[in-house]
Amino acid sequence: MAKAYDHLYKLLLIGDSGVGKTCLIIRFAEDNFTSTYISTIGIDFKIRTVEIDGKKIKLQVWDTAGQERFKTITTAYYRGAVGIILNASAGVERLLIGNKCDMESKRKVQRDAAEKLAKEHGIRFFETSAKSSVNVEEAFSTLARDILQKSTRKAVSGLGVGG
Ligand SMILES: Nc1nc2c(ncn2[C@@H]2O[C@H](COP(=O)(O)OP(=O)(O)OP(=O)(O)O)[C@@H](O)[C@H]2O)c(=O)[nH]1
Repeated sequence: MAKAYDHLYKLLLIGDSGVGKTCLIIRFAEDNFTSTYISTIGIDFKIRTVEIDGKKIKLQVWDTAGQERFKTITTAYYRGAVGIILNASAGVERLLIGNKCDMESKRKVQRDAAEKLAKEHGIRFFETSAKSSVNVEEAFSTLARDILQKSTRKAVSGLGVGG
């Protein structure tokens, strides 16, 4: 039987409470959206396998609680992640998301400011909408591709044929 996947990547979404982390994961993993807000308690994850550059990548996407009172629980899960969304952590691929781009009139962060922040950290930036399904697929796939390419480069340089 063919192997179900070539790589398993653990991704983590972190950010303030209510920005839409759970909704982004549900849009990505189940192509669904609900406007009912149920605050995440502690941590949870969903799985989706995507195909990138001919490789089956199983993405285990962890959802953390944004509320301050869960901070000790959630930070314990950062260890072992290879892809992280938002915060800084050495050696992991990162990507910045500005969600709820369908609510332009209620914008809290100007696009320029977010782009500047991403540039300062040398990371990519996507404006998404979990509600309208804008850029969600792109954000997760791009992160997965970046991790795949980085790990491929590492494997090649480990053999002494690249750098
Ligand atoms: N208009 C709009 N609303 C959204 C979007 N994404 C999430 N929401 C709404 O924002 C609220 C919070 O979404 P959640 O995904 O639960 O937020 P969270 O970041 O997981 O919150 P915590 O679990 O407290 O950390 C919910 O009412 C969602 O329906 C979006 O892209 N557009």
